[in-house]
Amino acid sequence: RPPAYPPGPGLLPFIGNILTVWYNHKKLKYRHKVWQTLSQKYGDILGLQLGSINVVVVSGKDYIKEISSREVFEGRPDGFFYLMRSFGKKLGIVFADGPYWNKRRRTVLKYLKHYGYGSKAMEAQISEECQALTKLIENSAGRAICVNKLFNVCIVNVVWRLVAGKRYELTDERLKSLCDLITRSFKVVDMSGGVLNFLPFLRHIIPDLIGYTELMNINHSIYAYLKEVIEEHRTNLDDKNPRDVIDAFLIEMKNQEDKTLTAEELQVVCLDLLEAGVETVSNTAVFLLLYVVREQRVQDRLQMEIDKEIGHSRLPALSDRSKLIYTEAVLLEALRISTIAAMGIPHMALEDAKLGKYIIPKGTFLLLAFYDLHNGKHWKDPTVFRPERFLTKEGNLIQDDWLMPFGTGRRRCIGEGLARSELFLFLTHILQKFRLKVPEGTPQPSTVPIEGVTLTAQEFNIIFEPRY
Ligand code: HEM
Repeated sequence: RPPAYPPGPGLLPFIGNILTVWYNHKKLKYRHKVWQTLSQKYGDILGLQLGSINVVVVSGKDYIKEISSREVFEGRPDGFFYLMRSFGKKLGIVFADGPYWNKRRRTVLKYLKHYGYGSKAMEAQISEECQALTKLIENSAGRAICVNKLFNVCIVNVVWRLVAGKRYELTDERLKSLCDLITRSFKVVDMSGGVLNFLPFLRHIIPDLIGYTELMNINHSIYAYLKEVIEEHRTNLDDKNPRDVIDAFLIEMKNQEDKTLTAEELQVVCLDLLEAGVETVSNTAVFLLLYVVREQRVQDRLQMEIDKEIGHSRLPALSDRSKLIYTEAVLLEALRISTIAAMGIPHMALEDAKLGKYIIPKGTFLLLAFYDLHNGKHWKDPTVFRPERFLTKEGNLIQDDWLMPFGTGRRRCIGEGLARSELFLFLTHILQKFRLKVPEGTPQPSTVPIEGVTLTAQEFNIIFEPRY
């Protein structure tokens, strides 16, 4: 252990704390609970060594904000797991860093905005997806529907219109399988990357057991799809009339002098937007339905608000957000209690740096304890779904700075605006038209999540009863 490194459990030669983490994981079932338990023992800056890699787990609002706001902690880890999805290199946005990441992030945002991100046109597209979704639900004619995959294609459609100019039918089998692949790849390990990061040589010995084979196969299939979409664009490219983000990148690639933008790079940017944009919103939306169907009281109040402010004769719009204060509070509460990005996306120290009274060596992986932040003592009754915690006595919305589901600082989520708009419109479109019920004779859906890169709800069914 380097001198002044944050405290943590004792180390074994070669593997460091891997056994401690493995043992605690067996007992506690979730990696974020392992970090939480060890942090309670050793402090808000917990120092671990997993294989040869230093891993520091940072808890509490102030330290999480500090990590997120200092340039020296703006890196992304170069562990094997993070790089195996991007040809062994730091490409794209999510797992890139340095000046290269900065430039790419800004360009992606610029192109996204140019093709409608954050505009009225994007709202119209989300609304179109909501209408397709409520139609699909209507066709189920009061039968119980498993909701865990309900939103997948809608969500891909919204991102993919901007990126690839494409929209799929909600019943499109190929796209549904693509979403299933992404979901599966998110289940193989958690965000710390597990053994694939800390003992990567094991992929040569037990590739199936540690998820290597499965992940490689999934990556292969997703890339086959992305390459096909990019190739289609290349064939029909008109330099004077770029249609979407892929076209804009292809033109940039043609005209660039420094040759930094490669075909691989474009594929990883697409993968980043697809993966970061789909599982996250889908999992949160499913948790949202889960809590609404469990808490009939919450559903009553949501429907009263929707009926009063919107009624039945027009569709919900984003401009309704300023009037649907209780609905906004429900969305915040769902983001808080589910915290699907339980440890955010890991950061990395780019140089040796001081944090509190400790030194964080260059190259240390930094895991941010968002789940704990959102489900800890600050909230008094964190396990209760209580949207009222975000409302003042006068009924105004409280912006609590302990809630940061999208991270904060320069690495914060680029999809926050889109995610919030989608969640608002999904919820209001569905509740305007349907009363949600658990099928008779089945227990309430479980709030206990399934572990993975993001947390997911266990499968459950809902009956959508038409309201009028
Ligand atoms: C409820 C939905 C979502 C949640 C909870 C969420 C959460 C997060 C979090 C916690 C981070 C890491 C911040 C950090 O490293 O400090 C992140 C980064 C990111 N998110 Fe999201 N996200 C969501 C939706 C989206 C959507 C819809 C998109 C894209 C369309 C997206 C794209 C990204 C990208 C590209 C990054 C990496 C940013 C960077 O490294 O510079 N996310 N997100």
